[in-house]
Amino acid sequence: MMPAAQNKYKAYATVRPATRTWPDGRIDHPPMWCSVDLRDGNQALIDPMGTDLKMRMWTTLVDMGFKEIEVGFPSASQTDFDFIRTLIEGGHIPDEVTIQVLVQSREELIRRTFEALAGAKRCIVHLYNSTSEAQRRIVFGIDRKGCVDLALSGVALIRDLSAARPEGEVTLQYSPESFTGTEPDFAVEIVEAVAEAWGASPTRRMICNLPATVEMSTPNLYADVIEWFCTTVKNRASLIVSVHPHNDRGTGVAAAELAVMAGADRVEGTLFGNGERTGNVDVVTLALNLYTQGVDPGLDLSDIDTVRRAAEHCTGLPVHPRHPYAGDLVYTAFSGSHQDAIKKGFAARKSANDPTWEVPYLPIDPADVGRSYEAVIRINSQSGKGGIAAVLERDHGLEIPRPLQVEFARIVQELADQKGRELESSEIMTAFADTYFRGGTLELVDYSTVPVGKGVQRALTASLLRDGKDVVIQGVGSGPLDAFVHALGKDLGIHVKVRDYHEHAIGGGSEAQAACYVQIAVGGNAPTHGAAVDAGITMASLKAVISALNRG
Ligand SMILES: CC(=O)SCCNC(=O)CCNC(=O)[C@H](O)C(C)(C)COP(=O)(O)OP(=O)(O)OC[C@H]1O[C@@H](n2cnc3c(N)ncnc32)[C@H](O)[C@@H]1OP(=O)(O)O
Ligand SMILES: CC(C)C(=O)C(=O)O
Ligand SMILES: [Mg+2]
Repeated sequence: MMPAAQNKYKAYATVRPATRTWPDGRIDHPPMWCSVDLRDGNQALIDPMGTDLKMRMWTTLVDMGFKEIEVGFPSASQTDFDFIRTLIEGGHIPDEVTIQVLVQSREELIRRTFEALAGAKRCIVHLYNSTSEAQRRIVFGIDRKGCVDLALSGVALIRDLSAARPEGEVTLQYSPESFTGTEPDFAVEIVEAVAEAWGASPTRRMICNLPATVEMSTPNLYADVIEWFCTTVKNRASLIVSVHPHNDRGTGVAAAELAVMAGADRVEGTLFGNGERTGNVDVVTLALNLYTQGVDPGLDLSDIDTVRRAAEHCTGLPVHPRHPYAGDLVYTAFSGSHQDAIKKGFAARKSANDPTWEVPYLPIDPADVGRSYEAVIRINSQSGKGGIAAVLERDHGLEIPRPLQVEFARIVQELADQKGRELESSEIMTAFADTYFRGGTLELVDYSTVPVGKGVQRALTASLLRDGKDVVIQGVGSGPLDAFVHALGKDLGIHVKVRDYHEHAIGGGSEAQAACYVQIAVGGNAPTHGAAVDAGITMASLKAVISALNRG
């Protein structure tokens, strides 16, 4: 038994904005994005990235279109320091990208940080100190004033070092770390003090980052406190309000979205949510959530697998198969009704002249992120006729008619149950061929037809093998198939009724083939299906009848 919750944990303290407007908000433009993969993501890794991996991550982030990238904590690690030097000295920072570095409010660390930044045209120095009641008491042993003084000592030094930089001023970012455990009025007090000490103004905005260092509440309460902060803090216009959600409760994405609705201008996060403990908020999900609402996210995810491979390589951590937008299984339907609806959705798209995406069960067109339709439908014992037919059509060009779909689905389900696993497309095709392209007692060797008189009647002569012996049959009918059926009845005593007939071409040009599907009844027997593929349509139709008879 777990200890009684009420004796051990207390509910999150809430603050209610005077007017709560965020629930009516819509996000109609992307926030400013800042990647913290190379800092928060990196500091949480079992094996932090070395220079090569950092460079791969950097290139990936730049290629995706991030304009602000936190590149490390240069005063804490020589690797971070050296990497930042490489970026600056190697000319790897595009003009439109600003690097950001993290530092504590400690003199020697701030001085070292500025050494790392020498030569950088534009940069953001990110100063933090923890402001929560618990950390003030437990970790720092200081009161509110001591906490403000700690922040201000850092700001004063950054201001002086920044003014002395020949390359130009830096942007200050200040984080009241553990904001979610900080009394909201104190967060406002310390941010106002920092902004004033820095000289923030509407033309020299300071980034005020409000981290859910630990995610401690439902996202609506985070949104409440963000809205309250934004409407309470003095000189809001002098601040870029940024959020930095972590994912301890599994609601980091929702928290970020509601925070933006509540007034945040900027979001810090990582690719696929790598980061401390349960991770930082996942910027890939945030960006594609926007995209699927018709909002250009400002980040390029047109080749999500390349981004994913880079992230997996750099972090050494796999992306979960069910991860939104990127997981191996997220564009796959195994279950019958989903497959059926997806197949119909794709078919409707083909015939409609409207680019709007409307395929059931697929919130995004896989092609938009560089994923293919190929993997969308996979077959196991939960699959139905629609999905099975879709696989036969997609991979083998067979457009099997509905009554045949119904019958074949039962065969595939039995096979999947018997194997106890997913079936490969080739196994489905083999099962189809074994069942419906059936050899046996009868084999069609050849046929010829000639017109009869001046009408539409045709006379057909067919050579067959019956139990290995040559037989020739002849008949007349309204077309070759009808003539063949008459010949079977007249010469072999096999009285066939064609109940259903479908044909289509597979491919085009000189390579084109014909597929034919029939359902026949012989005497009072239950109807059977047969199918055949051949270079010519008449041969395919006669062979399909023979297949059905052989199944008989
Ligand atoms: C929420 C976040 O992600 S914050 C970022 C955290 N990232 C990291 O810590 C990764 C890199 N950090 C490091 O390599 C090391 O912690 C260093 C180099 C920064 C500091 O190293 P050290 O001083 O040797 O060790 P340590 O981290 O244990 O020091 C903690 C001291 O800094 C103080 N401190 C912690 N944060 C801050 C801060 N933001 N501003 C000022 N002082 C701080 C602590 O109160 C403690 O003080 P004490 O020594 O008087 O008890
Ligand atoms: C340094 C800060 C912004 C941080 O990473 C956090 O609070 O989670
Ligand atoms: Mg963090």
